[in-house]
This record gives sequence, C-alpha cells and structure tokens, in this order.
Amino acid sequence: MDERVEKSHGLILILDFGSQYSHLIARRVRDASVFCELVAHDISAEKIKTLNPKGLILSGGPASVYENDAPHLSPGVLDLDIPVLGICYGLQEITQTLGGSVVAHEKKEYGYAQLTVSTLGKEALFSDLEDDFSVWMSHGDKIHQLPEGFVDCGTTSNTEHAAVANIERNIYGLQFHPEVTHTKFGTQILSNFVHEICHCVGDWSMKNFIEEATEEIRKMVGDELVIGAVSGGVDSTVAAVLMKKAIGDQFQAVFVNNGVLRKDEDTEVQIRMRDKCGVHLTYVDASEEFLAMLAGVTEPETKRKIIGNTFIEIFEREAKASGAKFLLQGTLYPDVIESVSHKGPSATIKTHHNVGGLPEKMNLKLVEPLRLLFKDEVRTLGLILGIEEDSIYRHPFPGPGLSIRILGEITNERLSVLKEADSIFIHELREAGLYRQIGQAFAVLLPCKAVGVMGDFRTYEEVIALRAVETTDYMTAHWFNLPYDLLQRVSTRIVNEIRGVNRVTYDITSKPPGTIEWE
Ligand SMILES: Nc1ncnc2c1ncn2[C@@H]1O[C@H](COP(=O)(O)OP(=O)(O)OP(=O)(O)O)[C@@H](O)[C@H]1O
Ligand SMILES: O=c1[nH]c(=O)c2[nH+]cn([C@@H]3O[C@H](COP(=O)(O)O)[C@@H](O)[C@H]3O)c2[nH]1
Ligand SMILES: NC(=O)CC[C@H](N)C(=O)O
Ligand SMILES: [Mg+2]
Repeated sequence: MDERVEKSHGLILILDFGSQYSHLIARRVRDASVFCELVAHDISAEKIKTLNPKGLILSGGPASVYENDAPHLSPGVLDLDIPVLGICYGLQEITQTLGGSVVAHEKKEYGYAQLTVSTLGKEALFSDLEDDFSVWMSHGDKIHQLPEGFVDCGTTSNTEHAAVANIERNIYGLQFHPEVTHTKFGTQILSNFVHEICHCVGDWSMKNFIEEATEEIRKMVGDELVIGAVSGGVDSTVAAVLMKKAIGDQFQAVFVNNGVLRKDEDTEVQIRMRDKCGVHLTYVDASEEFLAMLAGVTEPETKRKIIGNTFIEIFEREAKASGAKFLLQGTLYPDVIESVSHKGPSATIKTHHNVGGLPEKMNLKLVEPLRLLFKDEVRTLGLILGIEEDSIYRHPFPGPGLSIRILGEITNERLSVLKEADSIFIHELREAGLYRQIGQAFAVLLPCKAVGVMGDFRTYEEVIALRAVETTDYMTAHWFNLPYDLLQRVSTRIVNEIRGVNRVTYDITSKPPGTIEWE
C-alpha cells in the first residue's frame, strides 16, 4: 500500500472476494478520477482504519455466503462508519453479516435483466439515471430476507432485492454487476457512489501522478544510481522516461540486442530512447552470443530458457559494472493484484521470460514506479510524458523475440526471412489503418517446406504463417477477421519479395485452444 497516495487523494478500498471482475471495479473507480486499491477480503477493521479510506466496495465472488468455508469480512468492518457498497457476493455478505438471510435461487440468473428504480433509489446510487435500464446479472444465490433497516432501491422481474440500501448507515448493495460494460450506466453508478456518497474529490489523474511519482523516486533513491532493462516495449519505455524526468542521468537504461529482435528494431529503440526521450542508454550487442547458444536448438522451452538465462548473465554484468544500487522494474498493477487475489495455482503453459529473479541475485533494491497503474493508465502517462504514439500503441513483443516465431532451427538465413515477412505484414496493416484495432500481429516461420511452382519451375521452400488477434488481456483472443484484399497483398508481396518463401497461410485459431504465439 502506498501511503503517499492515500494521504493526498481520497482512497476507496475494494475488498476482493475473488470475482473475475474485481479489477474492473478498480478500473471504473479510477475512470471516475478516484484512487482505489484492491485488498484481500479479510483485511482487518484496524488496518482499514489506519488506511482511512473514504469508502469500501465489496466485490463479487464464486462462493456462497452460507457455505462452511466461504470467505467472510473481518469482524467490525461494517461498523466503521465508512460508506460501503456490496456487489453480488459483497451484497450477500452484508446481508448475512447484518442478520438477513441468503439462500440458493431456484433459477440461476446470468445475463441481462431490466432494473426498475424506486423513488428512494433515485436519491442516491441512481441519481440522474433513467427509471428503468438494463443491468447484467451473474448469480445463483439470492437475498431471502433483508437485514433490519434496509429497503429496496431497485427490482427486476426475477430479483426482488436487486438494489438495496440502508441510507442511515450509508450501506448499499447491488445484486447485479455495475463494473461490466453490459450494465447500462454502470460507470455512473460507481461514480455516484464514490462522489455523492463517499465524497471523494476526484483528483486522480496521470498529470498529478507524474509530479508525485517523480518526487517519490527522488526521495527513495537519493543520489544513488538506478539501472533498468529496457526493451522498447510500452512498460519499460514509460518507466524509463519517468525515471529520466525524476533523476536524469542517474538512471541508466540497458537495451540488449539478443539477435532475435525484429527488422531495424535495434536502431529504432536506440534512436527513440536516446535521441527522442533523452534517456542515458547502454546498448549491448550480444546477438552473436545469443545466436551461438541457440544454434541447433528446436525445443520451445529450451529456447526460452537459453534466452532468459543469457539475458540475466548479461544484465548482471552490466549492473555490476555500473555500481547501481537500485533496479527499475516496469511492474504494473495487474501483477500486484495477482498477489492479493484468490487465484488457484495455474498450469505452466509456457515459461515467460522476464527479469524477475534478478533483484534477489544481485542485491539491488527495486524501484517500481508503475506498480499502481493499469496498462491504459500507463499509455496515458506515456503520452503526457511526450513519448511518440507509435511506441505507446506498439503491440507487445515477447522477451524471447523471434526465436519462438521461428519454429525449428534458428539460422541467420531463416531469421532474415522472418524479419522481412514480419515487416511486410506490419507495414501493410499500418497502411490499411488496422494496426491499432489488432491486439497483436506477426509472422511465423514454419518448420516445414512446401512444393510450389514459380515461372514453370518446381520450388521447395519455406512457409510463412500470418497471425493477427483481437484481445484486450492476452489471456483469451479471437483471430482477427482481416480483409481478403489485404491478405492477398501481403501474400503476394511476401512470396515475390522474399527469396526462399513460396507459400503463406493465415492462422484462424483462437485462444483457447491455441495460444497467441506458436511456441
Ligand atoms: N531486449 C531487451 N533488452 C533489455 N531488456 C529487455 C529486453 N527484452 C525484455 N527486457 C526486459 O524484460 C521486461 C519484460 O518484457 P515485457 O515484454 O513483458 O514488457 P515490455 O517490453 O516493457 O512491454 P511490452 O509488454 O509492451 O512488450 C521488459 O520490461 C524489460 O525490462
Ligand atoms: O514478455 C514476454 N515473454 C515471453 O516469454 C512471452 N511469451 C509470450 N508472450 C506474450 O504473452 C502474450 C500471451 O502469449 P501466449 O498466448 O502465446 O501465451 C502474447 O502477447 C505473447 O506475445 C511473452 N511475453
Ligand atoms: N457473481 C457473484 O458474486 C456470485 C455470488 C454467489 N456465488 C452467487 O452465485 O449468487
Ligand atoms: Mg516486450
């Protein structure tokens, strides 16, 4: 928890009961320019008092409040005289804690319902909204009996207690989910809660954030040197430019050419960081070292491990040579949330390469100036810091780079084939004005050859697969419906302009069952 932020802004705490949508509640509250943080559902009343929030939001969750091992609030949380809004499970928890009752619904209810707002409802949570609007439900339990002092503020045909309140105690509850976009006026409902009921000022903005964050960085690092690995990706670029603003050349960025970067990426990143952003940058060309280690390796996990380990070795060397005491990391809020949420262990599908694990080995203290921000807040921050749009809206690029997009053996020839194909594809997407609508797009070199006929001759050459997906969180993705004429143009250009490729395919697999990358 960040003491500086809570003191200067009104804080809203979101007590997380494990809903898939908890982070969306946080997004919506921040959209209302109010700072909020997600905390564990069983945070103690004492701890809440010391944090001095202006309001509490209790999230939904998969459990049922009447089950034996259901998660509950700590004692006294509802007696703190702080406004509370319970959403779905959160409402059910309030109901049961205050003496009402919750039972299993005869019919589970998922999807749209029409909420009719009562006169009382219009005075608080639903002020300035329509009398009747669609909301989104996802529950199997319902309130059987309201606790004393509570009244209905809204009902649906299936759910009598769809919105309830104890106005005197400032405790509210919604059976539907205001945080999902399917609920009309969801953002306004949350905004009404934080502004009208909790009286938050609404001064959370990225402009304010820059001033506060730079001051905090200066205080934290004093006149020590800070080092940070920078890839040219959004997070590390924004973090680096923020550091530059805070401490100038006391921050030193290290950019490693691992031999598997895209066409011209090594020079582009250097120009951007040094010339456009004025960041002190050390460029380490380790391409030969990486490619020698990767020679003959075809197994995907082995490629990832080689890149990860070699990267750590190189970075450790640079850090030691610099004498730095601090390490910059571009950790974002979703990574922080992972550690508070109740999420079960998940299977390792792929080992993602990043620089985690470095700090313990190197005895450096961490600086994580973006740890409170969501990705879109980081983008806004980057734009305010003057970073060019192309770089802010760049598709993510994995640490192991093209090594996991060359299926089979990595050779210099195959690398240059893939670099050219990828560059043609991305260029055409930009020309067609589609780049920003796509979550991620790239070319993949397949581990097989195909027979073709070119100018009356038989050919036996490499195959390129194109991949473009629509996604917001990269956890699930749909293949992108690209126009045929664009696919035609890209295919013709790749086969005509790149020697050694005679066939192009388009990947129409979603995630799941596929993953975004091929390895
Ligand atoms: N070639 C590289 N040189 C230096 N650091 C790197 C390199 N590749 C990856 N890193 C480090 O690994 C971190 C994790 O990479 P990751 O791709 O998740 O984030 P990013 O590159 O900052 O942003 P994006 O998700 O937009 O690509 C980077 O922030 C950076 O610190
Ligand atoms: O920094 C990274 N290091 C990695 O090792 C790595 N592997 C996959 N990715 C990116 O993660 C997202 C999801 O990818 P998958 O669907 O292929 O698992 C997609 O955006 C992938 O590009 C990586 N990013
Ligand atoms: N989305 C939720 O919070 C669901 C709460 C509870 N598990 C129910 O089914 O009613
Ligand atoms: Mg990256």
